[in-house]
Amino acid sequence: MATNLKNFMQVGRKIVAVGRNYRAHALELGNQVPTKPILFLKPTSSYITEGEKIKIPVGCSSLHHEVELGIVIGKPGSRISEQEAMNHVAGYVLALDMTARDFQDEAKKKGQPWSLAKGFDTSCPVSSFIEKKSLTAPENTRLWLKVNDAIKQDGNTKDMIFSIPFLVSYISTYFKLEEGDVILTGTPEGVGPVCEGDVIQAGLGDIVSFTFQVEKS
Ligand SMILES: CC(=O)CC(=O)C(=O)O
Ligand SMILES: [Mg+2]
Repeated sequence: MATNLKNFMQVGRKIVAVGRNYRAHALELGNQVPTKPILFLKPTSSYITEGEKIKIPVGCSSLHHEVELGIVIGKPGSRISEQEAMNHVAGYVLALDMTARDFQDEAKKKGQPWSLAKGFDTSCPVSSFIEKKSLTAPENTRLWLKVNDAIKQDGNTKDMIFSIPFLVSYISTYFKLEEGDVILTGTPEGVGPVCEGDVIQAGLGDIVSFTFQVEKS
């Protein structure tokens, strides 16, 4: 498998994100629980790492946090079977799928794509690369997020509707998965707004945590 994916952001070609993969989150925003994965893409220019700041996009009045487990692909493939899927996973990353919720609501009403709502610069803060062997139970791991020290999201990846092998298999049926690609697996309930000056902390079990500050563009 693969070269050193510590630098997945440099080799990465795409970020495939899954929407509404947690029942409670789908319901909290008044959406239906999906029967097949909802997919969208975020550009790799949306990545930031600790030390950089999340910038509220111009004109956005409701920027939401979404904490998510990311899967880092290590071996390319198309039409990967569920049985083979984990052999294509090199590791994981803790990520935020920052979302301009007002932009998204407007796009949903007009039947337009979510690119602006989900893909603006700084919309994908990530942790360092987590080796596959360091996360022994990726489908039973706590995901939490605090804003200014107050807990806002406290979920567990066991509540994902679609499993990691199913997502890798399903996505690779339509998009060739390449080394360094990242799949964001959706957010648990508790999403909400952040403002200029807020400090977001998030963590994945006791494996990794990070802190990002929010500022104006
Ligand atoms: C409603 C959403 O923004 C979907 C999404 O990104 C999710 O994680 O769920
Ligand atoms: Mg999301």
